Amino acid sequence: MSTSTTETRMHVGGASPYDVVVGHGVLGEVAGMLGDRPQRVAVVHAEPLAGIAERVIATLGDYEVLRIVLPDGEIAKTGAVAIDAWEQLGAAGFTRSDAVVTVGGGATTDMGGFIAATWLRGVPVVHVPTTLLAMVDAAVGGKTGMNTRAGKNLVGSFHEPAGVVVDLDVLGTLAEPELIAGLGEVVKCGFIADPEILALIERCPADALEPRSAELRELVERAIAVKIAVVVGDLKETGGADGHPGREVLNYGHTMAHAIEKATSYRVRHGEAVALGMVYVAELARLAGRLDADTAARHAAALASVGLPVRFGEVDFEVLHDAMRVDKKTRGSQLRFVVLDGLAQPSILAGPTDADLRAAYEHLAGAR
Ligand SMILES: NC(=O)c1ccc[n+]([C@@H]2O[C@H](COP(=O)([O-])OP(=O)(O)OC[C@H]3O[C@@H](n4cnc5c(N)ncnc54)[C@H](O)[C@@H]3O)[C@@H](O)[C@H]2O)c1
Ligand SMILES: O=C(O)C(=O)C[C@@H](O)[C@H](O)[C@H](O)COP(=O)(O)O
Ligand SMILES: [Zn+2]
Repeated sequence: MSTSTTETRMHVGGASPYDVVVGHGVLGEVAGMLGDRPQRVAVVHAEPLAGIAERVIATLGDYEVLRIVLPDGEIAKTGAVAIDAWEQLGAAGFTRSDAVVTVGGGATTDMGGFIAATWLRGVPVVHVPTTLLAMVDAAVGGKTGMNTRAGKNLVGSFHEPAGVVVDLDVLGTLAEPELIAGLGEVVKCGFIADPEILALIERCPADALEPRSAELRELVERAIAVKIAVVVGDLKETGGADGHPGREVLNYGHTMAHAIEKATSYRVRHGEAVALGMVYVAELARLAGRLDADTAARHAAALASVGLPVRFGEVDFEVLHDAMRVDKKTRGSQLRFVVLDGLAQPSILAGPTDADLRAAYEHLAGAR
């Protein structure tokens, strides 16, 4: 195990190109990503991240800084929180030449990104993700959003950041269950696009759980590379070419995951729910004759090896089925799932039978 001192700069092309910088001790990169010198910088964070936010602010020099403190975690993703933040920006006279910096996990980058996307119809935002999950997924690609009573992420917009600063040092204070949850999205990238991710984890799961390991850094960079390749090809999720699902592929496991999150009032972490959702959809694909049994079984084995949950049966299937109907991939009354036809061969399964949907849940619940 070693810690490289070199930073990695990953470029995200497209109409609004930006860089994702990955390394140790790279918080100082934020100022250079803010574009033409803004007068004010709104630093959006939750209370537990005040210390890291302070370290970011210290790198900004003499900018006028406005701190916007959000509730911690998923409860930040509401309309009421957005309105409160808009009022604070209004009171500060925040203009289009000012900028937002988010410091936090995916809930903060989603909500801070949404605030930046909507204030004056869009001001620049730089994300400083502080959880593994936000580093490999939420901070990259421009999806922002919040929840409503009907479900998860039902309101939002695509608003690409001006830059993303991934300082692996901040993972030092992250609780292990949060690190493990982030690995759910990393494993997802392994199954949909980069099997070397799975090989790395399977070789030594303990290294993946070590914040300063070279292995975790490689996993982070590989997962970000998968995300960049997908969003550059299909930023607004309008569809891919040659049968590839396009950006929807990043929703692998998410149809059931979002249903579980909603049904458990977000007690199950997003990354944990994604792990459960992938076990579910792998079995669904197997039952539909799309995926071989070994690759389906590999899901639970890889996920469990790093401590992710692979069994869930505490909610009635009907409740989850109803929640899945409001998924953004649904068309009319037809549920659509991202499935694998083989390792790293994603496609769409539209309208699976009720019997298969139910049987896959019995599998997830450990009943078959
Ligand atoms: N926009 C996207 O593309 C995208 C992608 C994936 C997930 N998401 C969203 O991200 C959210 C989940 O993000 P998450 O898993 O980061 O959870 P989170 O943002 O709720 O953070 C989890 C917890 O970690 C704490 N924390 C964060 N950084 C820390 C640090 N360095 N040290 C100590 N504690 C720290 C937070 O205070 C919080 O309590 C969900 O809302 C999900 O929908 C969005
Ligand atoms: O970036 C994407 O696109 C994703 O789907 C990444 C997912 O990991 C993430 O959870 C996303 O927020 C889910 O998107 P949604 O459109 O289903 O809300
Ligand atoms: Zn996700």
